[in-house]
Amino acid sequence: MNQEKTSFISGRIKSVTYALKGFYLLTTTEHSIITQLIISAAMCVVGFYFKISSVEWMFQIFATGLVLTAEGLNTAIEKICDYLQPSFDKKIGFIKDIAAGAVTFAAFTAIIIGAIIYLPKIF
Ligand SMILES: Nc1ncnc2c1ncn2[C@@H]1O[C@H](COP(=O)(O)OP(=O)(O)OP(=O)(O)O)[C@@H](O)[C@H]1O
Repeated sequence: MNQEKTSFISGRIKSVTYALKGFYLLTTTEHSIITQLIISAAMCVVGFYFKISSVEWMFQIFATGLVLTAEGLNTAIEKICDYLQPSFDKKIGFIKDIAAGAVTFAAFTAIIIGAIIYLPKIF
């Protein structure tokens, strides 16, 4: 029982370590993620400039997280596709396109949230 508990805890600690390693790899090697991080940082500057409210910060951070999450998963799908089928393949192209389409959903959501927050402050 005690050993089960220890392996449960050490298993969770290992998972968090792997997840942090993945976070480091994504944010240091993947250009799409680095680009999104730069945009997110720029949006933070804009947020401070316009002194947005706490609720607006929450929506902005949520939108940013949504886009980064979708982009990260899209990157993982691309890597799997490239590993399984490095040559041109119509089915792989379709899978990559729909994975990118999911990022577009997140991006549209973020753009609409950004428009709701900032358009009234600009015009
Ligand atoms: N092996 C393949 N077979 C068929 N079409 C492919 C293949 N690889 C890529 N494509 C097509 O090219 C598009 C871009 O794929 P790619 O993997 O270069 O993504 P990307 O968005 O440019 O990624 P990144 O900029 O993160 O490297 C895909 O959405 C798909 O339409």
